Amino acid sequence: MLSARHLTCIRGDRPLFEGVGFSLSAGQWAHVRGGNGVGKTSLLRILAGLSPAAEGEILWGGEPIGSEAFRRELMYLGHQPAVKEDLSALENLQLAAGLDGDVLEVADAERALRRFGLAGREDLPVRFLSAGQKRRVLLARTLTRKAKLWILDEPFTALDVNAVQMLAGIVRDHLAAGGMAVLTSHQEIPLEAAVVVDLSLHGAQPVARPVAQMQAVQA
Ligand SMILES: Nc1ncnc2c1ncn2[C@@H]1O[C@H](COP(=O)(O)OP(=O)(O)OP(=O)(O)O)[C@@H](O)[C@H]1O
Repeated sequence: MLSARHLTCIRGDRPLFEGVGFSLSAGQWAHVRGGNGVGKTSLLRILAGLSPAAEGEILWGGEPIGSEAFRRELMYLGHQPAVKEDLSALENLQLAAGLDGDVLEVADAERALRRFGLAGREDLPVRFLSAGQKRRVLLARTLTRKAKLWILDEPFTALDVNAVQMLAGIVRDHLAAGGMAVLTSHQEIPLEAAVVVDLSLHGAQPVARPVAQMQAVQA
């Protein structure tokens, strides 16, 4: 189970949100929502253990996140398509697996790429792929890395209507197999969420600054 309690986030000297909490059990996913700049990416990075919260705690199976066991069970994809442009789709998947200390068989990589509609594109350098196809290469990692918790930041960006349905189906299969997911999206996701975290309802109060600093800002 993933359990987030009383999370507060401050970026720079600016408070973003406070009092965010939710729990996910096997087979459930959370939709993190809110307008531009409310802190969705910041929250996902905190949940993935990539940046600290100002306050609050996150438990995975009752233990604080940060352990090697948590990292092995986590699949985090940021919203930038972090792929190597000079490598092929297949090589990108193998490289990502290698960085995790795993060996990815060619047949398994091809199967994942086929599932994401990239059959026939496996060996092209990624720089020749469209934005949506690059996103699909990135997303194919969800199938090649056997993680229980998926944290995906704007995974539907640049995907066409068919690919949105395809990804929703893959998330559905993951949940049916006992997985969990935390997703952000500005568009409707064709999957009913167990939990909705609307960050626009968690706006934090401004951080009190020393008077001298406030005068400097006003000047
Ligand atoms: N390291 C940082 N230092 C200062 N400010 C930051 C830092 N990281 C993020 N911010 C600010 O925090 C705010 C929230 O950023 P974040 O990327 O979490 O928003 P978001 O809800 O994901 O937005 P979007 O929908 O536009 O992707 C932004 O105003 C951003 O500039």
